[in-house]
Formats: sequence, structure tokens, C-alpha cells
Amino acid sequence: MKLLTAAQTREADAYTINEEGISSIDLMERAAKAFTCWFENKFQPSEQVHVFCGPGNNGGDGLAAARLLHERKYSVHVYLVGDTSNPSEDFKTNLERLPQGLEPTRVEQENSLPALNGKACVVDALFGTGLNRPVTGLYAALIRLLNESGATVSSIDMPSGLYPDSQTPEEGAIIKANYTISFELPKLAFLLPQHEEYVGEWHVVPIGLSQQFVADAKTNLYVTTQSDIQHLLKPRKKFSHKGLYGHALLLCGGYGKIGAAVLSARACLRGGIGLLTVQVPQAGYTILQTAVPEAMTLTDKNRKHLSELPKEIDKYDVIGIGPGLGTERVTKTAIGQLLATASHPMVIDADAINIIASSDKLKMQLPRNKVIFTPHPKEFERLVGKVKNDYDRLQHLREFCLEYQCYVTLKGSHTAIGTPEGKVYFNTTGNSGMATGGTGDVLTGVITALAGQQYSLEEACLLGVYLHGLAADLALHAVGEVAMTASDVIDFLPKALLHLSQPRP
Ligand SMILES: NC(=O)C1=CN([C@@H]2O[C@H](COP(=O)(O)OP(=O)(O)OC[C@H]3O[C@@H](n4cnc5c(N)ncnc54)[C@H](OP(=O)(O)O)[C@@H]3O)[C@@H](O)[C@H]2O)[C@@H](O)CC1
Ligand SMILES: Nc1ncnc2c1ncn2[C@@H]1O[C@H](COP(=O)(O)OP(=O)(O)O)[C@@H](O)[C@H]1O
Ligand SMILES: [K+]
Repeated sequence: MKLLTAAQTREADAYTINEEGISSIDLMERAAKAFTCWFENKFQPSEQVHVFCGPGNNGGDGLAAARLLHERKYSVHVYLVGDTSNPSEDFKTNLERLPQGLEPTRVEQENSLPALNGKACVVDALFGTGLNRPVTGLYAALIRLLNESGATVSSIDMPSGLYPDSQTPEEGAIIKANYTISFELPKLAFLLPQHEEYVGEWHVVPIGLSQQFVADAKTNLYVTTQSDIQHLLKPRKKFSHKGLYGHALLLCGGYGKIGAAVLSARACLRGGIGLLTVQVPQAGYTILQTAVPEAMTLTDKNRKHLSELPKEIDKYDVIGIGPGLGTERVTKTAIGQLLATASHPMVIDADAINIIASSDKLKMQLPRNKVIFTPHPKEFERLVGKVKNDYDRLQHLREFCLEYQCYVTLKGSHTAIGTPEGKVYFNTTGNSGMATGGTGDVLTGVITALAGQQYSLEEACLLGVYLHGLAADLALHAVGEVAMTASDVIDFLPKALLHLSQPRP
């Protein structure tokens, strides 16, 4: 699914109105209905609902929603905030449509702000995608009041004050919504960790914007949904054999961290690899052979650390390297040899990232269009330097992928996958149960498995990250967030694959 900017969203609204024969006011009614429908499923009519409307079409949505909620027997209070003397046409129409008994209260000065308690149920319709400067003055005072009140806030389209696709200036006040209900497509701001406290739980509701416009819109930002991912999955052939599903080499594990190799290896097998060889330091031999009998095990001449490459390296289809390796000098030398000689697709994680990040020479040796990096944000900063905020991080992600012609899955709640063409895909599966040691090692195994099975590197990233998060989402029902371990994520990879291979509804 594409992510559009606020400017493109406005164009999509206008295109839908001009080309698809729907009037602007009817499109607003659809938006208000979609919001109200979500609201009704969340809150009981016994709630007193306070709807705060700003001067633009977001305020217009608020007025229409207030009317619809009133019709559905909610006890509604409407506030017109600030200077609403010169409103948009649709705002005006919806103001006129307010029924008797729903007379709005005007809030024009800071000393006339309403008193709200922590039990209040608030609809925030101050500003949406038309925000064009930081929120200050009366609006900021109201936003502070709402944020401090402890009220439950549901924002229409955007948390008011938050810029939809660029850094909000520091001086601007922003609503801290519990819920954000956005129209048709999510906004970039929702996907960035720095906005968690403003956006809250977000949902996208359809309002029938022109699909033609969306299909033609130019963007390099995407959100991966199940229907985007599902068609990537390749069915197996009846007469196939293990030789057709790739032979992966994992270079993982060091003394005290052989478990990382076990996790990556088990995940790689669950990801469908045909054959798997794992090279571990001598200390890991028995552990690996016992814990993962399906994998062939090679041992390094070094007892504790990776120090050499296996012979006949050309026979492997893909190499996954990094989890649990450590950053010993001998390991650094081995990684130098790998980058100098191997032309395989490579999945590079954890300490292998740290080692490459610490050496410009190694960075220069990276083969083009062959490498997938899977850093968490700290490892990413080691690669690209300190970043200022989430937008800056995204910019660095694009630049790094372009410069090194590589893929990067920048891990997080919405893992961002950068490609050598400058595209970024945000993942939508996963949960905070995954915030536990070893889940990254699992991802390395899964992506390595997919890259070994003739998925393109882009497909391996998209599918691997989605499946990994989906496995954790399915594990959630069985074990919950707190108790979830990396092994649980592996155990639910089969269910995730089955889930994805069901026919689309
Ligand atoms: N048909 C459609 O288009 C549909 C649109 N839809 C809805 O419309 C929303 C977009 O509406 P919008 O474009 O009117 O912008 P909106 O977010 O209400 O803000 C603009 C107003 O705020 C003002 N203003 C801005 N910044 C300010 C600040 N910092 N401090 C103070 N004032 C500030 C600005 O005033 P001005 O800049 O002129 O002073 C202007 O009056 C969208 O999010 C969705 O909810 C849906 O109904 C679907 C159909
Ligand atoms: N709050 C969260 N929501 C969704 N996914 C998460 C969350 N926290 C962590 N993850 C996922 O868990 C994995 C953690 O990887 P990483 O930090 O490398 O762990 P480790 O190094 O312990 O293996 C990543 O895939 C990340 O996207
Ligand atoms: K809003």
C-alpha cells in the first residue's frame, strides 16, 4: 500500500470530487460516518462526548461527527475553537446542519477553556492535514489542557498539531491522542517511534478515495499489508527436492552466544531452506548438533570465535552472518576475507554490522546489490552516524541504501526496509513481545532462508520481516507479550506461513 503525503492526500480528495462525481460535502459525510462507525464500536452511548472543532475541514468532520453521534443518542458537546468566522464551505454547511439541542460553545479566549475531568471522552477535530504552521496560542493552551486532563482522546485524521510527513517544530503543541482514526491511508508520522505518545493506537478507515489517483500517485514510501505480501509466497512443486530450495551457510555464534546460532539456524529451517550448514567455533559443535540436528555443522579452528571461512564457499546459495559473533580481531579478518571473495547474497546482522561499520575499508568492499543489512537502531547509527530524529534516520536509510546499493531492514515497531532504488517499505506486523533478546537472530535466519530460495533480495526482506512479525502476532494469543521469547517466534513461523498461504478473503 502506498503512503501519500498530506499534499497528495488533498489532491486525492480533489480528484475524487472532480472525477468521481461525489460532492465535497458528501465526501466529508463519508469521512464523518467512517469515524462515527469506529467510535460506536469503541465507546458506549452513555459517554458524554466533547467534540473540539477547528476552523477548517477537520473541524467540519468534527461537526458532522457530532451530529451523527447525537443521532445515535450520545450526549454531545460541541466547541468551536478560535476564529471560525471565515470557515470552509463544508464547515459552514455542517454547522448549519447541527440540530437543535446541539448548540456549539464558542471558545475564543484562553480564559474560556472548558473544565474537563479525566473521565471525559474527547473528539479532537482541531486540525488535520491542512495544518500549515506550529500550533501556538489559544489552540496550544487547549491542547495542553486536554493532554493534562487525562481525558480519552480520539483524533480525527491526525492528532492535531502533528505534522503529517515532516518534523513538527519544537514550539508546536501536539495532542496526545489515545486513538487516531485516519482516512483511507495512514500518514508517515504514524509509523515513526518518536510519535507514539501523540498518535496512540491508529486505525485507517476507508472513505472511497479514487483508486485511480492512488494507483497513479508517485511515491517511494509504502506500507506492507497482507495482500501485498501474500502473493509473494511461492508454492512448492510436487516433484521438488531439497536441492531446489537453496543451501544456506550461517556464520553465527561465539563463546557464550552459541544460542544466537541455534536461533538463527532453527528459524532458517522454519523459513524453508533446503539445506543448512552452520559454521560455529569449536565450543559450539555439540550444542548445535544437539539443538538443531537438521543442520550440518562445521567448526572453526578457533575455539571461541569465527576466524576463518569454510572451504568450498561457492557451493552455498546464500550466507547469513552476524548473530552472536563478537568483534574479535580474527573475526574482523574473516569478514574482510568474506567481503573480498564471496559474491553470494548476504544477510549481515549484529556484530558483523558492528565490524563493517567500524571500517571504511570493509564498507568499500561491500558487493553491490548483494547485501541485506538487518540493524536495530543502534547498529544503524554505527553504520551511518548519529541521527537527529526519525525523519533524519529515514533520510540516512535512503542515502545508505543508494550509496552502497544494498537493502537495509531497519528494525523497530514498524521495521523500515530500504532498497537500492530509494524506496522504503514499512512493516505492519509484530508487537512489543518481540522486545526480547534473540528475536533479531530469528529474523536473520528467516531472511537468509528466503534469499536462499530464489526470492529476490527485496522479496526476502519484505516477506521475511512480515512473516517474523506475523509469527509473533500469532504467538501473542498463546503466550502473551510479557512471556514471549525468540523461540516462541520460531515456533509460530509455521502458523504464520500457513496463515499467509490461505486464499485471500
Ligand atoms: N473534501 C475534503 O477535502 C476532505 C477533507 N477531510 C478532512 O479535512 C481535513 C483537511 O482539511 P483542511 O485542508 O481544511 O485543513 P485543516 O486540517 O482543517 O486545517 C486548516 C485550517 O486550520 C488553519 N490552521 C492551520 N494550521 C494552523 C495553526 N497552526 N494554527 C491555527 N490555525 C491553523 C487554517 O487556517 P489559515 O492557515 O487559513 O489561517 C485552516 O483554517 C482532513 O484532515 C480531513 O479531516 C475529510 O472530510 C475528507 C474529505
Ligand atoms: N515493540 C516492538 N514491536 C514490534 N516489533 C518489535 C518491537 N521490539 C522489537 N521488535 C522486533 O524484534 C526484533 C529485535 O531485534 P534485535 O534488536 O536485533 O534483537 P536481538 O539482537 O536480541 O536478536 C526486530 O525484528 C524488531 O523489529
Ligand atoms: K484532528
